[in-house]
Amino acid sequence: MQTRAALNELGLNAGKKARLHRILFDHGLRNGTALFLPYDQGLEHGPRDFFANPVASDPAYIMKLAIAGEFNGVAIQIGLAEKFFWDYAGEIPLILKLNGKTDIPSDAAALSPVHASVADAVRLGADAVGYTLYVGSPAQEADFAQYRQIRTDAERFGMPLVVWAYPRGEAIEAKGGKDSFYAVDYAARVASELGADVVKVNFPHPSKRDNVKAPYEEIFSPQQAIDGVVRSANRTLVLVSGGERAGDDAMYRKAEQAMGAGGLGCIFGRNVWQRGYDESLAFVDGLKENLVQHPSR
Ligand SMILES: O=C(CO)COP(=O)(O)O
Repeated sequence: MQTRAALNELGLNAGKKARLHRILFDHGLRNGTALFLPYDQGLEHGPRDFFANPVASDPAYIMKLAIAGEFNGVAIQIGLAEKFFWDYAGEIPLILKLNGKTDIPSDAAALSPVHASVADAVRLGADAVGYTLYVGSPAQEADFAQYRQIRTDAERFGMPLVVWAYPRGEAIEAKGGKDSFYAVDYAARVASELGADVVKVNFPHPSKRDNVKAPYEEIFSPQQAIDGVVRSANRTLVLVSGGERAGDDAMYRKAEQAMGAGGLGCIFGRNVWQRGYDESLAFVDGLKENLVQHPSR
């Protein structure tokens, strides 16, 4: 997103545009590129994600890190938003996650129950809401049904809707796996078809295409894969997530390729805060150097 005027081309109502403008042009990189800090892993994976850097279990530490690193926003669940966001309101935008689950039960029929509302997001001063949609899960029908209420409310309240589009379930595993190009590309398209304003995807692995027939076998480079995903998302803006800790260069390449495809930016969590404070900030500086916009978006 190069300019404020580009927001007019996304088919959004005035409130959504105003809030997205605040996120993209008044905070963080301030140039229409987004770098978000997600911090819902304590719910999704449990405290083990904080073992590498125990101070990261403190939400106040994460809020300070997000502000010092000049992120465009933090994505957190309602419990933390209620108790920690006000101290930093105005300094960093809030994306309130409206659903979530633990990883204690198996993912066979993944569904992320809704536990907060768009009205909660308005009450808390959020600038966007987040919803995790498990594309391909046997529970997909119930997921679509609860998602529908969120989408309707987000439209009514002028609240940008960010969909964490995660392929899941046996059928996905049989078709190349949750990180395959087939699965990630399909998930991005589903989010777009269902009215997401922004979709967050895991970076697709073009090589994980076993069991998938043409035309997928033509996709062989990471750049081709992410290009395809951004194309499938069309007017839904694309964010690429970080995943488990990996080498910094690998993360920088992800960011660069996402931007090369015309993506909106990145949402990197563990790779940022699973290390000491100064090292996190140095990593973020390097990341921003790779968040260079594609000329067409
Ligand atoms: O969006 C995310 C979690 O909600 C991505 O987090 P990670 O970068 O830690 O994978």
